[in-house]
Amino acid sequence: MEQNKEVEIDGNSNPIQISRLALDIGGSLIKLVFFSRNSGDDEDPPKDLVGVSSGVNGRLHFAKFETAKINDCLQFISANKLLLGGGFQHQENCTNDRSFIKATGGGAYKFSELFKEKLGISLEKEDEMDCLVTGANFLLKAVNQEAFTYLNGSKEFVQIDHNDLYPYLLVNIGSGVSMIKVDGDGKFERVSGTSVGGGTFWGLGKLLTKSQSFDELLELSHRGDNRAIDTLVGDIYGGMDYLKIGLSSTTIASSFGKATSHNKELEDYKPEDISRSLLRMISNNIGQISYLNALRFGLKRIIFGGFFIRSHSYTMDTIAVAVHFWSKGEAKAMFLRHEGFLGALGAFMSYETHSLDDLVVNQVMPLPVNASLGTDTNYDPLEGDLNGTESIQCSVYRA
Ligand SMILES: Nc1ncnc2c1ncn2[C@@H]1O[C@H](COP(=O)(O)OP(=O)(O)O)[C@@H](O)[C@H]1O
Ligand SMILES: CC(C)(COP(=O)(O)O)[C@@H](O)C(=O)NCCC(=O)O
Repeated sequence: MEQNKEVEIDGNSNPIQISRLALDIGGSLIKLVFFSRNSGDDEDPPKDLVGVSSGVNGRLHFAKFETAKINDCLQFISANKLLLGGGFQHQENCTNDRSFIKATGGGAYKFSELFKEKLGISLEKEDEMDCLVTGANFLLKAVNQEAFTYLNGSKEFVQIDHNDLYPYLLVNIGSGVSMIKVDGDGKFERVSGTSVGGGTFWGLGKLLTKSQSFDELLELSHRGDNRAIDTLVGDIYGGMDYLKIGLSSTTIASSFGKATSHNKELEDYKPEDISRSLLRMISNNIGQISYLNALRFGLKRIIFGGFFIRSHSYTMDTIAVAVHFWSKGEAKAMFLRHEGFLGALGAFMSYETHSLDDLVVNQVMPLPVNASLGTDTNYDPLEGDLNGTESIQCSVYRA
């Protein structure tokens, strides 16, 4: 993947001090999170942080690779010496830390031998649902300007009150979709799921449009018009609304309904229209199932993660509108800037309970309004698609 080249940490050729690496190896993508220590001395922790003595400043980096191109990922780890460590961990722990890395997702099982063979490293497996929840809670509590709502084309960051975070429904849209009721740190239940998710959009979209990459398929959807292929209420009701049951003439009555037409073949439809229709169908369906699960448990807040979303306006809009429509405005859809990295962050955080339990890594410094995302100083949190290789400034404190 082009953007995942060697990482430049502080703009010069100083050797990188990587202190931790964690992976989420999913059905479609491998996500990496690693911490690099800034050059310079350790610093004193903020006064309001009790129980810690010193801290290190650094950056949390994010990168992703297609799982099908796992060799590129192995090469990236190797070329950037991500397994060497030597950052903030205690010397006596170094050997242990270097002999395994935390990994979650199905690929942590599937590719275990490959990592051993190619990098000489064991993957210490962490439960995927556990990691998703830990990652989401971490982002919601520690990272400023992380969660936002999206309605009528505009993003609005949500200030999270730590005392009023739970319960919420976490919907992770990866290859498939998991819906998890979160009641606290480590307190959760996977209440539902659907196999119609990101893999479905990418898979069906690839077959139907011949797109060669996910980005190409997504780009097509920008230019498409789903009305060319979806049957609308108006198509069935002679241009009229069906207001008695709350349906306007422009509501989709049947996704891909027009494709049943006898005298049209696949080639008669524009790939961009197909992509848009597919994206709308899948996003709408996920929004609706999510709302129904929120309703089951009386949850008002639904937080969507997973790389399917890709901060794509049409996807977020469709999901948000579905939640808004079905809940009659009662429930709210929220999205996360680091949407695709929940599992990897959870695996990253899981080092605490094992060999690094004298470190507190939950204090990502609040970012200023024009957030510092290391490798891209022009990054606008309101506009950007956090696509990998970005980083956030953070501090890690020793207890
Ligand atoms: N560059 C990409 N290549 C493939 N799929 C992508 C890409 N970017 C986003 N996606 C979407 O994200 C989904 C994977 O999301 P992710 O959260 O990484 O799940 P998983 O853990 O199953 O890999 C894909 O199925 C696809 O819909
Ligand atoms: C099996 C999975 C947890 C794997 O996670 P993924 O790699 O898709 O992120 C996920 O694909 C899923 O929840 N699928 C839906 C299965 C179902 O509930 O029907």
